[in-house]
Amino acid sequence: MIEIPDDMHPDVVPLAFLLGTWEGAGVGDYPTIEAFRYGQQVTFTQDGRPFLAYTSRTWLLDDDGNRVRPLATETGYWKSKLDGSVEVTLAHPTGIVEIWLGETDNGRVEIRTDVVARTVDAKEYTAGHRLYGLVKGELMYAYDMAAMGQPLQAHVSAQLKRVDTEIAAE
Ligand code: HEM
Repeated sequence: MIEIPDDMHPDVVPLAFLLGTWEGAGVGDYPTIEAFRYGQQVTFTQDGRPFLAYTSRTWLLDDDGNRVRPLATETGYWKSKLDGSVEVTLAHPTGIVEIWLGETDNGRVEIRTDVVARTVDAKEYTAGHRLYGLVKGELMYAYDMAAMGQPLQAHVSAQLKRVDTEIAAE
């Protein structure tokens, strides 16, 4: 188990299991695209204020697991309350910003989009659902989206290992 930092704001203690840097690989698909494999690095940090700062970077992987080129990246803030309610704000370079609402309990987070806003050039994306869970020390997640006229369904999922236990903000 990760140690809870002394200066951690009590509101976000329910999310403390996310702190650190995580790396691993996942798979993606959607009815409108070709299936793919990707590598990912995710970082959650805290600085004593009532939120975790979050970044995710991904890369297309070839059949040997080598990075081919960058794929999706996103950044934002994760907040919780002691009752387990969760609010997440995310920004994507593809012109999409989101507010997510949900719950956390015992190493698990489930969130759904409350608000999605898009720039004129953004692809048609209307809703998302994310499930994160700590399973045997690894962070697994599944992301479903409604986009390109398709109903909510799987887009990406991955399994990440903690690679860094340095959890203070830089
Ligand atoms: C691990 C994170 C993700 C990875 C690795 C990933 C990767 C990809 C790839 C490779 C494609 C197909 C080629 C392309 O258009 O670039 C794609 C399409 C797409 N992705 Fe993602 N994606 C991720 C997360 C997201 C998120 C968070 C959103 C929405 C906020 C999103 C929305 C879309 C949309 C709308 C398409 C277009 C489908 C189409 O053109 O038919 N993706 N994604």
